[in-house]
Parts: sequence; C-alpha cells; structure tokens
Amino acid sequence: MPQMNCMAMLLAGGEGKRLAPLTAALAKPVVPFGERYRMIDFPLSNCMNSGIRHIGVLTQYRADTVHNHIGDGGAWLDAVQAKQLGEIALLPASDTSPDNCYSGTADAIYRNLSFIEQHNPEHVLILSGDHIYQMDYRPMLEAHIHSGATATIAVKRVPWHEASRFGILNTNEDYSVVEFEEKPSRPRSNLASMGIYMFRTDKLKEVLANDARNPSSSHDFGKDIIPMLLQEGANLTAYPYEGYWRDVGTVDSLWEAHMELLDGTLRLAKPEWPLQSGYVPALNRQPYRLNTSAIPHDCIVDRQCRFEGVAQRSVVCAGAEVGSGSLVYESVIMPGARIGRNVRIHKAIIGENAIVEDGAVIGAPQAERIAVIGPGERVAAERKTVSASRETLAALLTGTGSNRLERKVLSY
Ligand SMILES: Nc1ncnc2c1ncn2[C@@H]1O[C@H](COP(=O)(O)OP(=O)(O)O[C@H]2O[C@H](CO)[C@@H](O)[C@H](O)[C@H]2O)[C@@H](O)[C@H]1O
Repeated sequence: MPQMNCMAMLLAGGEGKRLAPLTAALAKPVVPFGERYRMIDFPLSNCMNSGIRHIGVLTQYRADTVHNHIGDGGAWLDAVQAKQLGEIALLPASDTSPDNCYSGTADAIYRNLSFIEQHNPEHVLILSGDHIYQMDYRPMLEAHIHSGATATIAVKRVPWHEASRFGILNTNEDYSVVEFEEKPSRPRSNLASMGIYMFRTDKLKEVLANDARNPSSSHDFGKDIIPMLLQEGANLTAYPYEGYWRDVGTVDSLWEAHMELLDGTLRLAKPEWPLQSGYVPALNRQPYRLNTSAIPHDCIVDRQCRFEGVAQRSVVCAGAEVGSGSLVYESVIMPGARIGRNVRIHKAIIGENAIVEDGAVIGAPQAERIAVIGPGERVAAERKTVSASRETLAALLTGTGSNRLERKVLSY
C-alpha cells in the first residue's frame, strides 16, 4: 500500500436544489442521513479510515451550517488520534473571492491552491460532500500511482434510467478513458463518474490555471476540466469501485438510500470502518430513553427519541417524537421532528424539527412521488382522524383491516 502522500479537498458548497425543501436552510452536505449522521460524515470518515489526515472543506451555500457541523474537526481527528497531526480546514468562498462566490467546483479548488501548496502533497483527492459510501481511498491511490495517470476518476455502473444525471464514460479494457460526457441526455454507457478524482498535484495546478484563464469555461470538473484533459490527450484512468455508493442529490435517491439501509444493502455500523459524526442531537428537552423492546424489527429507531406509534420500514432519527396511535410507513423522520398523535405518514421524508399535528395525513402507500415536509415546517391536520388501536394500525399496515386510510398527498 502506498504512503498517503495525498490530501483531500472536499467540495461542500452545493445548494442542492433537487433536495428542496430539505436544503432550504441547510447546505446539501449536512442534510441528515440515517439515524444520526449527516451526508458529509461519509467522506470525512472515509478519509480518516484511509489514512488521509489533511482535508480542506470548500463551503459556499449556507456555509455556516457546514462549519457548525464540522467545528474544529475533532469528531473525526480525535477518533484516529490525529488532532495534533491532521487538520480539517474550513475554506469558505467568502475568504477567497471578492464576490463571495466560487463560480464552479474547479474554481473552488483553484482559489485554494495555496492551501494545497502548504501541504505540498504529491496527489490530491477531490471529493463531494453528498455521497453515501464507505470507500477505502488507498487502493484508488495505488492504482493511480501504478497507471501513472494524470487523473484517476472513480466510476461505478448506475441504472440506465439514472445515467443522464451523471458524467458518463467509456473506457478501453485497461480502463483508460476514451470518452466522457457530462450528464448526457442520451447516455451511450451507464458507467458513471462518481465525482471522485485523484490528481497529480502538479497537473492539477496546471489544468486549473489554464481553466481559470478561459472566459468561456464554467469552471466545473465535470463540464470543463475532464473534457479539456481528454481533448488534450492526457492520460485519464477510470477506477472501478465495487462497493455501495449513492449520490443522494435528489429526494427520491435520498429516500431510496434509506430504504437500502433498512433492507441491509447499506450497513453503517461496521467496526472495521467507523463512521464518525459531529452531530449532537439538539435535545432542548430531557433526552428521551427509548424502550428498546418497542422498536419494530424492520425499522431503525434512534435510542434518543420518543416513539409511541407503529412503524414499518422506517428510520426515526435522534430527538424525534412519534405520538401514540400514529402510523409511519416507509418513511424517514429526521432529527427533532415531532409527529403528533393519530398521524398517518406513508412514503415521506419529514424534515428536521418539522411539526406534524395530531391527525394529519402525509403521503400515500402507492404514491409515485415521495412526500417531503421541510425542516421546521408545521403540518396541520385538515381533518382529525379517529384514534386507532395498535391492532387496527397493524392491520392497516398489512392491508388486512377493513378500515381504509385517509390519503392526502403533499407533493414537493
Ligand atoms: N461552487 C461550489 N463550491 C463548492 N462546492 C460546490 C460548488 N458547487 C457544487 N459544490 C459541491 O461539489 C460537489 C459536486 O456537486 P455538483 O452539483 O457540481 O455536481 P453533480 O453532483 O451534479 O455532478 C458531479 O458528480 C457526479 C457524481 O455524483 C458526477 O457523475 C458528475 O460528472 C460530476 O460533475 C457537491 O458536493 C457540491 O456540494
């Protein structure tokens, strides 16, 4: 395994419009995931577990929310006893740009080249802050060094119907990249760029400087840098990644990733690959202590929540409350959300600290779209439902009861 003469630059400034309203007041990388994590915890923990100790985090949209979550980086560095040796540096656009704005992902790195130079690594790993995966970057670095590539792009096959939301590649048998198209409307392959790039530092500096001088560039890795390198005949190599990986940039993909967590396709609690988080649930009230025997077997319910309803295939996060008589089905109840009594929630994501009043109905079992309630939003019941016993709720879940659920779809 190579020495980690490599540092990481983590892009965390995206606005995440396709995750609205969950990103109304939060940067995309700090949207909650699982029972008590945020998306950015994944690449940060991957870096620690892969021996990468110097990380620059580039922030822009709602930068404060990322900065609050990361703090001094202790949650990650302490876990690997690297507080003295490592650094997670916050690099907001406002510190580098007169107009307080990185014009694109490449511009964000370009404006922070001096940070990279301080550490003088041989290779720079560029990461996104909104991917769910547990990847060891060391084999990728090894493959990158072995191939002598200017840049190595991590790739994964994606379902064909999703291919147009990724950078799509074609490679030779030796994985050298021969074609790249950013988000093609008619993809010719389903081999997607994971937006994870390993660059030789000298070449990265050169290509970013050339791009910065190009007035017609949008200064983006996918739209400009990779196509430019390919055009100049640079040696670009793909690194196929076999493990779980998901870009949770849309409401559907965020919901699907939670369902994969529930069915075991994705496992977070791996002793060999710890996942750290700077997240401390904002429990303004007495911390709840869950009666663990009440946790439904196909759900993930954080111990620090109050759960008095019935749930199936759902994630109930730290600090959330679900009142008695309420039914939660194939849904995610984010941290601090308060679900009243006799509420029905189907195929929905309930944002952080949202309040769902007694008797409200959100989503529908057969709905094609995922219902989303924004963080802090309050949902009133249009009509009160009658209180149902646990047995009736269980029958409703399994479809064996005679009662029909009231349905109201709140689409986003
Ligand atoms: N101005 C800015 N400053 C700082 N950070 C910023 C930023 N704008 C975006 N970011 C961050 O950069 C990362 C990449 O986000 P983008 O929205 O640019 O790319 P997208 O995910 O669409 O495609 C990319 O990632 C997919 C894989 O998910 C690839 O297939 C595709 O080729 C590639 O372009 C995210 O973590 C985002 O938060």
